[in-house]
Amino acid sequence: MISDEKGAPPETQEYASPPCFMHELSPDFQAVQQDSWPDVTRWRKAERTRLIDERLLVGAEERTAKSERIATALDEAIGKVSGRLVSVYWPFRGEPDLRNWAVRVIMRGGRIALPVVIQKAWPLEFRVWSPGDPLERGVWNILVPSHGPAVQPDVVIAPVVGFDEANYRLGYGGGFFDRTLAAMPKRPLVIGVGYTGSRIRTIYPQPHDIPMDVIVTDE
Ligand SMILES: Nc1nc2c(c(=O)[nH]1)N(C=O)[C@@H](CNc1ccc(C(=O)N[C@@H](CCC(=O)O)C(=O)O)cc1)CN2
Ligand SMILES: Nc1ncnc2c1ncn2[C@@H]1O[C@H](COP(=O)(O)OP(=O)(O)OP(=O)(O)O)[C@@H](O)[C@H]1O
Repeated sequence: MISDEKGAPPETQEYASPPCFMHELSPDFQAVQQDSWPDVTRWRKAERTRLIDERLLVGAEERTAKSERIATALDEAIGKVSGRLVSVYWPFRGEPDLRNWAVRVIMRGGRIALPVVIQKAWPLEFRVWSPGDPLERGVWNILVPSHGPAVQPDVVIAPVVGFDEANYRLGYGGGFFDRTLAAMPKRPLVIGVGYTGSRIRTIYPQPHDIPMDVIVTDE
């Protein structure tokens, strides 16, 4: 597990900061690094394909074992779940399977939510789910709870395609988690989960990328 090194409890940190007007005072001021976005986009696309293909080579048994190790490390990262709302995900494309862990969270007095894609280029919504609640296929055929109001999780678990040394997450390229976190009124504890093999040196973070508080892996 890579822990947060920023010091302050993640749930009390804020995203919002005032816009930077330095460029108006000094015309040659460059607020962000100069990796060009088209280059980064192309690189990310290739990197996603490589990492997903590699992940799909992991056999079912090994995936189960790795998922259980991630579940144990998640308990350590989150601590008490009683009374908290934790967003997990319905796994696809070889993602760690945390569904058994989610059921254990409910048995320990927590609640589970799942993300719902409302439309492309739009923040995700979260809906509460318990075993037995009906699921339906949403956008990209992902199973999502059929009914229920949108809720605000206390803890958001985001599966990673890749992650880097600064806790930045590479996802499937929809920008969903970044948009969702940027729009949330109160910052949740944000945990990226993935396999050790998904570690990369950098994702070339861009201004819209929001780092995870913690990345939890199987090692
Ligand atoms: N299990 C799970 N559920 C999740 C996520 C996740 O990462 N894992 N999400 C986390 O965000 C959201 C779904 N995000 C997704 C983003 C892109 C694609 C996808 O297949 N995209 C196409 C390209 C589409 C395009 O570029 O227009 C593709 O890869 O072929 C799928 C899911 C919500 N639910
Ligand atoms: N807060 C935001 N507001 C507007 N656009 C955003 C925001 N966050 C991300 N985007 C856009 O979403 C697109 C995809 O971003 P990125 O490559 O970071 O996706 P990702 O984090 O890998 O995907 P996902 O979160 O869906 O798994 C980019 O074009 C980016 O500019």
